[in-house]
Order: sequence, then C-alpha cells, then structure tokens
Amino acid sequence: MNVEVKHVTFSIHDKQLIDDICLQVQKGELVGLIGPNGSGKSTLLKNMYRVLKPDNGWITLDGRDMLRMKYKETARQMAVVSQDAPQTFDFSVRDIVLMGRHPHKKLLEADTAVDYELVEQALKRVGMDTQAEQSFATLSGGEKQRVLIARALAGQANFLMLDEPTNHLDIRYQLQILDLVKALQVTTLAALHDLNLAALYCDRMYVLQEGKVVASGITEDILQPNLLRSVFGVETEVCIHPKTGKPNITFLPDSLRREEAIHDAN
Ligand SMILES: Nc1ncnc2c1ncn2[C@@H]1O[C@H](COP(=O)(O)OP(=O)(O)OP(=O)(O)O)[C@@H](O)[C@H]1O
Repeated sequence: MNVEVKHVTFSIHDKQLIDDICLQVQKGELVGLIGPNGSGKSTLLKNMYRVLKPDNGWITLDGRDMLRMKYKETARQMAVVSQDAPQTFDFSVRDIVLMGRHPHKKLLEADTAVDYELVEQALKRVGMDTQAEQSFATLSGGEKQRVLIARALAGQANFLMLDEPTNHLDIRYQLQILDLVKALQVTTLAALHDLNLAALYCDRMYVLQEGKVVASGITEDILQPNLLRSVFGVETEVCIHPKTGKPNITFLPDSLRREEAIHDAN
C-alpha cells in the first residue's frame, strides 16, 4: 500500500501541533519518524489512524482519500501499535489478538478456524503462544507490546503504524520485533526514539521538530552529526558500522566534552 500525507495541519486550543506535514511511505517501505520529545510524532500518527482529525490536508491510501473512507475499512487496511497499552477488562492474550480479526467481520459473525489459525501464527511469531490463556492485564509492559504486535499481524493490515513499538521491550525483543516488522515487508511508518535501532531498520526517515518536517531522506543522509546537533542538541560521532553497513551513532556526553576541553587547554 502507498500512503501519502499531504499538507496536514492540526491544532488544539490555537496551538499548532502539526504544521503543513507532507510525507510518503511507499509500498513495502519501513519509514522512521524521529524527533525530540513533543515534536509531534504521536500527534501526526493519531491524525493518520483517525483518533484526531486534521484541520487541513489529505491522507491517501493507494490514492484514496482516507478521511472519506468508512472507519471499518480503514481498520481493515491499517493497524496501530501505540506506546500505551489499552486498559482492558479481563481479556486473555488470545482474545486480544483475536480482536485484530474484528474489522474483517460482520456484526455478530462468528470467529472461524481461519481466524484462530491466524491468531496462533501471530502469537508464535512474537513468542507469546505459551501465554495465550494468561490475562492480558497481568502481562509485563514488554509482553503487552508483543501481544499488540500479534494483534496487528492477525489483522493482516496493509499499513502498520508503530508509535514507539519497542518501548518497554528488552534489547532482545527490540531487535526481534523490528526484525519481524522488517521481514513482513508491510508498508510501515514507525515513530522511534532509539536512533541506532532506527538506523538498523529504516529505509528512510522523516525528522520532526516543533510540528514540522525539517529533514527527510535515506537513513545515511539523515543521521549526521550536524542534524543531530541542531534537532536533538547533542554531540555525536557517526560511522558506518562494518558489519551492519548502517550508521552507528556514538553520543558524546557534555562531561566528556568538558574534560576534552580542559585537556586541550592544558
Ligand atoms: N490534547 C493536547 N492538548 C494540548 N497539547 C497537546 C495535546 N496533545 C499533545 N499536545 C502537545 O503537542 C506536542 C506534540 O506532542 P506529541 O505527543 O505528538 O509529541 P511526540 O513527538 O510524540 O513526543 P514524545 O517523543 O515525547 O512521545 C507536545 O508539546 C504536547 O504537549
């Protein structure tokens, strides 16, 4: 699925949170959305998954105006994994993943063997099949995140939106989930804070600052010390890692730079 955001703006109480944003995610791409806290990443994604409604602009899915589509149709086309796990009553892990099948069903239509098979496959892929009967509410933050990814997989969406999908995950699952998403080759837009992880997995990136896109391009061009200094206010050294072939960022703390300055002065 090709996804396009054209000149989207959004404000709350006269505060412009999203300002004339244009972006594209081509079929099969994994595109990163990076930017400091409060730069508008979640707000943009919420406009895209229809929790918020843009003041202006268009969002198209394969050229069709998403805002004119029925909610159920957009729910079939796209899945969202957001940073906040939903508050649920006492649903099992399997029930939560089965909910990913709901947009494909008519009112009161029973779940089928195909639905259950897709759910089992999705649970296996995120390593949660052995906890399928456990209450979702009792899971750890990382386990909840993996179940929500499984729900998105079971829904067979053509477009995935991930808002900090690896929040709460230990490093093994951070890598595993992004490996999994990458292997799916589903069109994906992911807000990511960990720039080294983003570097490993994203084909392209958009950089947000104060609600605007301030840079976009392939990962190697974006993750440069000058841009990281101006957007995040940090000093870095960036090299291309010999094994991954991707940018690898070393962050240089202020204390180190002060020590270096003292050393140079002496
Ligand atoms: N309902 C709201 N009312 C007022 N301001 C809001 C509201 N929702 C978000 N904001 C503000 O909009 C700005 C963008 O927030 P948003 O959550 O989109 O940023 P973000 O880039 O996702 O940040 P983070 O990296 O911290 O998750 C922030 O300054 C936030 O305080």
